[in-house]
Formats: sequence, structure tokens, C-alpha cells
Amino acid sequence: MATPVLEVRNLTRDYVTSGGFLRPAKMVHAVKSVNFTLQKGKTLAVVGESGCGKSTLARMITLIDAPTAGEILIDGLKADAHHVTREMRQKVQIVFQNPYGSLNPRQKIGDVLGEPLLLNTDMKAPERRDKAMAMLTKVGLGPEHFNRYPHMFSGGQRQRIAIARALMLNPSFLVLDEPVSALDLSVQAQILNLLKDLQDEFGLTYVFISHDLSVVRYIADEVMVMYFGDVVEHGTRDAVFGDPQHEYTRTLFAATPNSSVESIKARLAKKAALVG
Ligand SMILES: Nc1ncnc2c1ncn2[C@@H]1O[C@H](COP(=O)(O)OP(=O)(O)OP(=O)(O)O)[C@@H](O)[C@H]1O
Repeated sequence: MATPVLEVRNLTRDYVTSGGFLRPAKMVHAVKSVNFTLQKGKTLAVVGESGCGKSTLARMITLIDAPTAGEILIDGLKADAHHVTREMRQKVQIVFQNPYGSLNPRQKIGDVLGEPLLLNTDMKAPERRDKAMAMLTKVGLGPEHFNRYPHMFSGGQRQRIAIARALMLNPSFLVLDEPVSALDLSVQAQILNLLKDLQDEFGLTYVFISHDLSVVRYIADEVMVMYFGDVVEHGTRDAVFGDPQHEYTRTLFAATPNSSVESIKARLAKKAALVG
């Protein structure tokens, strides 16, 4: 089998919370020895309740936070707490829930998209401009948006910009941390379909962090369920949704009634059809 785009071995992260008066310092085991591999072109969804360690895992595989222990292999290149290279950092990009927070309000969109090229490549200005224009089109925006500022866009358009920026350096995989949670349902469908289209066109690989099971069911190839820092279940979407093995997974799914999952899924599909 081909080298996985992403391999995670025994990835662990502990936090020591600072103590206070009559309050001793405490150790939090946020992520406990997680292992998985992800092949090119696939989407792995990571689900679980608030505090289960999803964001900590996302920050480690994006090389933003160092693990306490374990290692991450990106296209076979190994990163750990002591060793991360610039080449590896370029191979992974993240899209956050709130695109407005991650876009510089004083930067025109053309500059937002050109900046990763300016900082990481030898491309000259006209080439950077061409590539930024082309990427804008790929995410459903146009040349008329090039000289506008972030506040001039809707939430969905801003998320398109964040996705375009994440793709400028041709990363090996994208971490999408609750990328549609802040958007209206119809806009969610548009962004999910955009992600699917981009994945088909470029063979992109996604780690999709979400607490929304209907969205996960719509987008994921594989599902990993986390509970208090542990991976309690990992399988194909159909296996995990169709025949959950772990009691916690069943509890999590029971908290989101199937009828509700189905109805949201149907609404997403209907909106997507209207948009498409
Ligand atoms: N910087 C930190 N310092 C101390 N503890 C932390 C820190 N970041 C996270 N934690 C703790 O680690 C555990 C996992 O947190 P994490 O944010 O990864 O969970 P999550 O599943 O992403 O939750 P949410 O969906 O609410 O963001 C929690 O107990 C949290 O309180």
C-alpha cells in the first residue's frame, strides 16, 4: 500500500494546570496514545463531546503544538516533540471554525492569498497574483473579490477564502476544525460540497474535526470517536454509524436521534442540489 499521507503513532498530550490557593496543580491527559493512518484522498472525521481532546489532537497534527510523547509522519517524514521542519509545516494547513478571526482585517483578499507564496516560495508578484486569482475561482469567488477586505464578505465567503489560503502551498492534508459549525445550514451545505469538489479535483486529504454527527455522516470516509483523550472506536463511516461497537459511541449517537440526523442530512442534500 502507498505511504499514508498521515500516520500518528502513540500521540500523547498532557497539560499541567496551574494550581492556586487551596487548589493543587492538576495533570490533564488530553490525548492518550492515539494511533491512526490516513491515505491520500480520504476524509477522517474525529468526533466526540466537548473536552474529549479533538482540538488538542488537531493542534498536534497541524504541528502547532508539540506532543508530550509520540510522533507524526507526514508523507513519511517524521515529526516529534523535538523535530519539525519547515517542509513538514508546509505540508499541513488548518481551517478554523471562525474564519473572521483568522483573517487580518487590514489585508486585502489578494494579499491574504499571496502571503503564503511570498513567505515560502521564490515566486514573483505576477505569478503569485495569477495563482491567487486561480485559487479564488476554484473556491467559487471571482477576480472582483481580489481587492476587497474580509469585512466585505459573508461568513460562508470568508470560509471559502480561508480554504483558498490553506490550499495555496499545495498541502498534503488539511485539518478542518469545526469548519461549518458557525454557518447557517444552507451555507454549511455549500461549504461541505465545495470541500468535496476540491477533494475530488486535487485528491485532497482531510482530517475533519466536528461535534455534528449529521455533517460527519455527510463528509467522512472514516470516523474516529474520542472519549476523554482515548480513541474508543475507529472505522469506516458506514461501519461506525451502522453498527457502533463501543458503548460510548452508541450513547453519543443516541443523543442525536437518528430521525434528526436523517432530517438534517436530507435538508443538506436538498440545499446542495439547489445550489449545485
Ligand atoms: N492549554 C491547556 N491547558 C490546560 N488544559 C487544557 C489546555 N487545552 C486543553 N486542555 C484540556 O484538555 C482536554 C481536551 O481539550 P480539547 O480542547 O482538546 O477538547 P475538545 O474535544 O476539542 O473540546 P471542544 O470541542 O470544547 O474544543 C480538556 O480537559 C481541556 O480542559
